[in-house]
Amino acid sequence: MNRIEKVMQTLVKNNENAFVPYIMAGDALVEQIAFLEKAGATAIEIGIPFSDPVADGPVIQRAGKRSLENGTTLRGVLRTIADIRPIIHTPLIIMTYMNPIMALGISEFIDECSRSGIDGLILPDLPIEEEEIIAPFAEKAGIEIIRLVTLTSPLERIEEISKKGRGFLYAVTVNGITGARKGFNEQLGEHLQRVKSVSSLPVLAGFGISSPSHVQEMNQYCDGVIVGSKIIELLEARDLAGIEELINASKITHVKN
Ligand SMILES: O=P(O)(O)OC[C@@H](O)[C@@H](O)c1c[nH]c2ccccc12
Repeated sequence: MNRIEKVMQTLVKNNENAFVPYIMAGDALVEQIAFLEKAGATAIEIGIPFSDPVADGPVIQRAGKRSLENGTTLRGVLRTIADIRPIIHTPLIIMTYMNPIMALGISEFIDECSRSGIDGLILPDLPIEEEEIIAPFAEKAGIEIIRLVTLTSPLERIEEISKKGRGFLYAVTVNGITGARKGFNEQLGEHLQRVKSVSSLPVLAGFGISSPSHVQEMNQYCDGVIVGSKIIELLEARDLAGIEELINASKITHVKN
């Protein structure tokens, strides 16, 4: 069983909520992974910098630009992860656009991920209809593809997508790009409940989540959250207590709606 599947099954069984931080791979990757594991992250999403991050807002775009300027490469990130894998127990998920994968070669990419002990992939610009180009390789290597559903995904499509994986379903909370939001559409709770009602996988909400109250709000409807831009802002501000506060907010169990 894949690490992601194992931790998610345990969390759901204990009626606990997941907290998955996203960080941009760069010079401080090892320290950041170690800190997030100690702070209680359920899994860690690691972004590979890319020159045209179409789904990303300014915070992640800037982090990616800095990382590229510092010479970060996909292969280099996977080598770093291979080095620390023996001491890191938290599931690690690579989030990357397809271009860096195509440049390396799909089969070579999956082999490197497997050697590094990567547990999951989030591939935001690979439509489900085209995932056959990589899914068989990932499946064979025991690497989970974490699929995204949006506010406009029809319920039957959400149900079908949720049958494909064994990790979790990524429910995007806004129409648009990543980046901390002040608030969310008032129909979001209902939408997450509908996703949850048809999903055979745990459902994690992501995009825009940037405060402990957002975390607690989302956890009334789903099995956890993914937070990226706010985590990067807090890391840039060296506000580690702020990150711990967000993670601890996911530890408060709720009566689910
Ligand atoms: O940054 P936010 O608004 O907290 O959203 C999570 C997001 O950062 C992370 O999951 C991610 C970063 N880049 C992406 C591109 C597409 C989908 C998801 C992502």
